[in-house]
Amino acid sequence: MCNFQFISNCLRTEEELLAFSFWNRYLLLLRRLRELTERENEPLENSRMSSGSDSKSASSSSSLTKDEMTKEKWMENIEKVEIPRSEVNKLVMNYLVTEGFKDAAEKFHMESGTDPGIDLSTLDPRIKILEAIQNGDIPRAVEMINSYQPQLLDDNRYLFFHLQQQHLIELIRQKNIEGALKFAQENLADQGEENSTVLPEIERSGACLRNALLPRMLLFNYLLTSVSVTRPLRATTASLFRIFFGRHNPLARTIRIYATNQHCWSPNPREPSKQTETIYGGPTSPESKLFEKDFKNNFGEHSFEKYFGRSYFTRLSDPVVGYYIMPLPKVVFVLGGPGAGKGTQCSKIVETFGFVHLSAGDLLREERNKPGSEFGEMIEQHIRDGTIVPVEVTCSLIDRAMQKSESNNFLVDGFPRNQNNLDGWDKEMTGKVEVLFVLFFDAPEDVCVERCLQRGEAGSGRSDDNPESLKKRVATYVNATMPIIEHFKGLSLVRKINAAQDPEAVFQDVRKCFETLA
Ligand SMILES: Nc1ncnc2c1ncn2[C@@H]1O[C@H](COP(=O)(O)OP(=O)(O)OP(=O)(O)O)[C@@H](O)[C@H]1O
Ligand SMILES: Nc1ccn([C@H]2C[C@H](O)[C@@H](COP(=O)(O)O)O2)c(=O)n1
Repeated sequence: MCNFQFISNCLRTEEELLAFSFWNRYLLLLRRLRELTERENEPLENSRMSSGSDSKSASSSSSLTKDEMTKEKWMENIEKVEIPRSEVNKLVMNYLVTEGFKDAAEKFHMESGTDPGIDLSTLDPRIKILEAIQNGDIPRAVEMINSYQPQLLDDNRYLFFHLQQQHLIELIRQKNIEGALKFAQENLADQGEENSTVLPEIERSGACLRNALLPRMLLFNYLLTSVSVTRPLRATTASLFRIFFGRHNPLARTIRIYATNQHCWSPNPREPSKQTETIYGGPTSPESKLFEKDFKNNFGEHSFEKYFGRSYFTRLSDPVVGYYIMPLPKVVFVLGGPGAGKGTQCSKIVETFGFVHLSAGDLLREERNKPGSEFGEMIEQHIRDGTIVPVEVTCSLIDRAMQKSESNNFLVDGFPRNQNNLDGWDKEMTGKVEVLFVLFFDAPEDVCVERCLQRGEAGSGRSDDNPESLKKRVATYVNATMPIIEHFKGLSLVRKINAAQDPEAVFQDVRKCFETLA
């Protein structure tokens, strides 16, 4: 049976036939080209390939030179081309196999005896993978590839990147904005830096996201265009992509907007969200300086130049709106019984991890000691009684200290100590800071009390390091603070530390909580 007749018999669907008709044309072309190649050693071929007068000398089928070869003659030659049937069969089989026409390949094998080159039963998973990709179910395709050929995607990272990129496109297509952002952050963001060959693709993904995620991406869009004028586009795009979609990047989560000069834009100017703060300022304004400082603080001393370059500030002087995504200050609450060792460990964290220590107790004592403070007496009364100062006072002291600080990472020690503290904090600070976790120093009551008494004997000068105050402080801790710790436990924010060990052993445990942050 003629090959083509056989094939058209066993190709059933329209798609198969259509594909086959394309294939037919391709085959014909191949056939013709093959004939020409086979004649490589013949004089005509020699004459075509060389340019000298020798080329005219010995052509059996024609004495044409390169210059004399016309289209008609070329076509005439092509028409004469014959390819052995076995070769055509191989090509046909190759097509059927690579396109996943398993049934047709099997029949063709039976009829023509052509070796498919692979075990045709292995076509099934391939077809399923192909179908998953065509249906936009990339995670399923990746899962199947991994179970079918576990090494394949590890060995071919470029292929893996393309599948991920395709998944991003599918998410955008489905208008799953959150999903697309999250996926880009977790899977695509770092790849441009890791592998320069994917940079152009990253750029395209960035453009795709930019367009899809408006208006949220307006920020990204602006940065992309404004920064790219000063730095090579690819590197810039990749860097920005990493900055804004980076996995560990707080910038991507919460934003403050810094606008230049009089022009201002916010996602909803009439109703700025809690997370959005609009600040006006020129290139040398305190706001711009603060931005630079914040950036360095978060990404390292040379990060600013690395990502933006000095010339960035010339852009800031333009009467154009400039938007920068800013990180929120990060807070770790430090809680535990009186004398559990909160202050001692905070000093070590400050030394090792560069956080700023804000002790609610210290801030209150400082306020109490200020001559003429309207709260002095009230604070002293609470301290003596081991009760808790109203949150309005404590929270505003913490907030002020944070604003005065040049840091962006804070240990808030001894707060929130009761429900009133927690409610007041939520009311005032939600959206202004990001609470990372609660460090809970857990030690038996007698250990805590003994430490405080010793501290008093050693001359702490604290009016509450005495047995009477300590009883009240412990009661407050058990009755008012423990429920707050439970509340944070419910939010999976508590990192419990065994504080009954010696200070160094305690710090080894503390260290782990902060190392995972980096
Ligand atoms: N792990 C420890 N082992 C033994 N002594 C410790 C330990 N940690 C701290 N101390 C000592 O216990 C006393 C109380 O420690 P620290 O001031 O750090 O506790 P605190 O939890 O901040 O107390 P408070 O809530 O009363 O302010 C100090 O004298 C300190 O030197
Ligand atoms: N959130 C807070 C923290 C502290 N105080 C008062 C009452 C405490 O007994 C005292 C000392 O605090 P410490 O140094 O032990 O943390 O300060 C408060 O009222 N509210």
